[in-house]
Amino acid sequence: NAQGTRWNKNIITYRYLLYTRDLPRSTVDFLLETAFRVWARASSLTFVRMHSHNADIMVEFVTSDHGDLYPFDGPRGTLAHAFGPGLGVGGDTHFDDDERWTTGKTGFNLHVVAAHEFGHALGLKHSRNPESLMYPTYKSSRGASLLASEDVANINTLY
Ligand SMILES: COc1ccc(S(=O)(=O)[C@H](CC(=O)O)C(F)F)cc1
Ligand SMILES: [Zn+2]
Repeated sequence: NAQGTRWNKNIITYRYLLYTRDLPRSTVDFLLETAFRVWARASSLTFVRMHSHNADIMVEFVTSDHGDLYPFDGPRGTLAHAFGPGLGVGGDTHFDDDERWTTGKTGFNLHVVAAHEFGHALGLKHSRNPESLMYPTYKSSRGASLLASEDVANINTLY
């Protein structure tokens, strides 16, 4: 498939295609923007938002079967998924809109989930360290802005 292990560039584009109705658009923009900034601060990567045409990371909120081989599963379970770097679907990040997306501790914290997913979209795999942002299970207590030192090391090993 189109997925490689890393982007062969430091300027990565993204575009929001479909929003959730759980939050105002401006809030979704802020939560996703700050999730990109978590990785930009820890690395040499720069993220540029596009409002048209194709971007490396196409972001959308979708439910159930949504046109790729990985249909979502209704409330809870899988919250989101992201394809690894590459052309076409590579980097694309989908959030399950059957989840309740929030800014806080109830529902699922969009900032935390997005920061994790964008890690995948950049080529990072899961970590066995519960402190890592790339730990496979969601914990509402974690603040995505605090990347574990392991996450910083991993993104800088890759880019
Ligand atoms: C902390 O961020 C996340 C944790 C767990 C998930 S998940 O439960 O949706 C996970 C998908 C993933 O690891 O990206 C599962 F395999 F579906 C998404 C984001
Ligand atoms: Zn993951």
